[in-house]
Amino acid sequence: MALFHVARYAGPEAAEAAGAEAGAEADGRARALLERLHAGPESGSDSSSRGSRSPRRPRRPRARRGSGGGGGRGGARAAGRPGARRPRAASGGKRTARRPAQVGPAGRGGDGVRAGDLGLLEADAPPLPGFCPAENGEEAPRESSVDAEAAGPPETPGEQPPDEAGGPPAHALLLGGFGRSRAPKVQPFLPTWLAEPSCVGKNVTEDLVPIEDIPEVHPDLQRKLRAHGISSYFPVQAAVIPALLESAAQGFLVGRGGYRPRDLCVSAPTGSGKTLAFVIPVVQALLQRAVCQVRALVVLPTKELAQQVSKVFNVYTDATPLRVVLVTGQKSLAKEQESLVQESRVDGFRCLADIVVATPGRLVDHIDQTPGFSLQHLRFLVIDEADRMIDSMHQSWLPRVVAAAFPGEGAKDPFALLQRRQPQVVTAASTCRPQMPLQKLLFSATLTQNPEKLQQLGLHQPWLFSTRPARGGPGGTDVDTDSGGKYAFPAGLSVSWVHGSGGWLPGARGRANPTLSPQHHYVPCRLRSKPLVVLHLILHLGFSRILCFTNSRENSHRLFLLVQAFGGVTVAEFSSRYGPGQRKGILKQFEQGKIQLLISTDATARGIDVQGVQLVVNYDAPQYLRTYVHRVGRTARAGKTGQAFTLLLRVQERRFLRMLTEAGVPELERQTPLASCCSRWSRGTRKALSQLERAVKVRPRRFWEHSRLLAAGLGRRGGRMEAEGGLGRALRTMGPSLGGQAPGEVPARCLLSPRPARPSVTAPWPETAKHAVSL
Ligand SMILES: Nc1ncnc2c1ncn2[C@@H]1O[C@H](COP(=O)(O)OP(=O)(O)OP(=O)(O)O)[C@@H](O)[C@H]1O
Repeated sequence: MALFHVARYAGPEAAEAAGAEAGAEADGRARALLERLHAGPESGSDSSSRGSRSPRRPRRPRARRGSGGGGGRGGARAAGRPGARRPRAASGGKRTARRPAQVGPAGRGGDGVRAGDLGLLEADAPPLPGFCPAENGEEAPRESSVDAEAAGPPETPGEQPPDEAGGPPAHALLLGGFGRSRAPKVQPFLPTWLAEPSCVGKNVTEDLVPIEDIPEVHPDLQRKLRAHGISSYFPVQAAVIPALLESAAQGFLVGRGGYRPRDLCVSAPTGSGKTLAFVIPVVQALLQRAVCQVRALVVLPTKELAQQVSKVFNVYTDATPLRVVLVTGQKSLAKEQESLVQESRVDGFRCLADIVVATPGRLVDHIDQTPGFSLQHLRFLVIDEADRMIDSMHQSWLPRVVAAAFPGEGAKDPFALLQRRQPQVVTAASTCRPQMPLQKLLFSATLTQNPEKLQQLGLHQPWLFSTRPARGGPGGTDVDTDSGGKYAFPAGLSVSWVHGSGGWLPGARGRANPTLSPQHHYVPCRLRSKPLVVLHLILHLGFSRILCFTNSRENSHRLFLLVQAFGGVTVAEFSSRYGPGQRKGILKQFEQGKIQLLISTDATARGIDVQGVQLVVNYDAPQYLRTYVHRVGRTARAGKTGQAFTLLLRVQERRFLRMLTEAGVPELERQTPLASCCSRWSRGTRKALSQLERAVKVRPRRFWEHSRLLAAGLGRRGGRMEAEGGLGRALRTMGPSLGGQAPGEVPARCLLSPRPARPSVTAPWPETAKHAVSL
């Protein structure tokens, strides 16, 4: 029987004893309450009221809110009444002052009770959402302390009871027990693989691993690396290459026992060599292949990036039987089809590509429309700039790729034995059939940590390599004692600047000029002085290769026109306004140093690797942190140094800096160019603007065509870029015979479109001129 006895009750004796104790306690409480009621309201504000009121207080959230944000005004009102002075000195709110009279029970509505209520509400109010904790660790929002100061000291300090003069009142804890404790920080609940990544060093100048130290890499590839000036692996390469080679060491097929390699995610700073981290192992793994099939597919967001990666593959597949094909839409579909498959009378279609580098749109086109294009032998799916690619998942390119890689059950194929089926439950039957695994490899400098987003990729036992130390584990424990922020920046973006001198007011930390400034910079400026700051950076500080980002192609174009008209700077523009061929040419010229200033949209913000960019200017502040990380990552690549300047309007300053601070970005150094320096360029700028104005007014059509040619370096002068007074001379060379719009009327879209606007959309010139000028 004892086995089934549940001791819910302690027994009759214990129950009696407990009952007697409870009864005595209840009697005591009732007596205390009666005494307090008899004593009258004067005693209501002290600690004797504790027991009876505390449970009611939490039902008044509005009063608490009011106390945080109401500031001193409410306190000042409360001070008008007797007994309400103490709270007024701390802070208070209008609602707070009124509330006790409304809510308090009859018999407790005296002044003393109200004063107690107010004291609690004000002293213990938590910070409002969105306010940062004060520096001394207290959570009181700055605004409320300012308001409290504004409220000033009590009008008649002498009337304040001595026990209420300093610190929060003792009875503050009575009403609901909301102490001054800091609200616990919510930790993201991450799966183990995200919370505990394999750590990778982020300093590409210090944590180098000599090539000989990774003997798994094929000797031919080692030779090629050396031939291209690479004698050591960067940290991310030293970590990822052996891991990938190990997973590919067992050949293409899943062996008996269900071997299937883990998918890899790599998060490392910009310019840390992620491309080679996948190129080397993929090439080495495919060297063993016997039949040409698409075995590696690399998907990237832009054509330029795809081109860049295919170039790297070409270098390392040179003198091997492997073939790399680029499908981005730069050529016609038919041409690309010819390079992917060849029709054969004997066996239908013959594959011509081992490695396909593609943009998602064109890849789906080939899956749909290219006969014989098969992904059934795909071994590696590399997703570069993975966070961006996840964002473009609405195009459903990934499900299409996966569907093409795993044939349906009904597919009839003579080689079906060697093909894979959709991953399923591991059984003896499923593992006895040899299969080819599909391994996904994700790379980005800003890889998302959002498990929901990553889940869309259907990763298999993912393994994360990251430059950031482990953070919140599945249990919510924070093991990150030195979190370097949300994303890591290249080390070269935080070393001293050695170019230029003077022309700047002391920075926020009293530095005289940016030569001493170690980190990212921002320049507070007005809209119309932005071009002057850019010119100042170019002309005064002597940078020779500058990448300047705007938020739209219209802004890029306007700035380009102005700098071009100003003269003295070789400038070009990069945006979707130009065709792929022109864009390629522009990037090439920029890399060769023929263009000093490249004004670009975010088309070049990700992945583009141009050697020797010394300075990145955010002419328009980026809206998102990720955009900032990628833009500034165009400089300080591969261990080099670089600088980043962000031009901020007054209205943008607070939000932008807060966004960066919250993400743990190194503090931005404030730089203010001296007015005298900027004014030096303002005369030239005004002249350029009036020149621009005349040009647009007189010859809008030809003006446009010519400016486009100049930008692409394909002008009539044999591709030479216009420099000194470029626009003026360019306009003079156009000749008087060229037609144009009637003076006084200029298309409104003239400055915003690559082609002359239709005559129907017109606006009077002065308006358009203003538009052009408001850079
Ligand atoms: N081990 C190495 N030694 C020297 N240079 C290297 C090494 N690995 C890569 N590089 C060079 O570093 C530069 C940046 O490499 P890569 O473009 O792969 O960076 P990334 O990490 O992909 O950057 P992003 O995140 O901006 O795309 C390239 O010019 C590349 O040639």
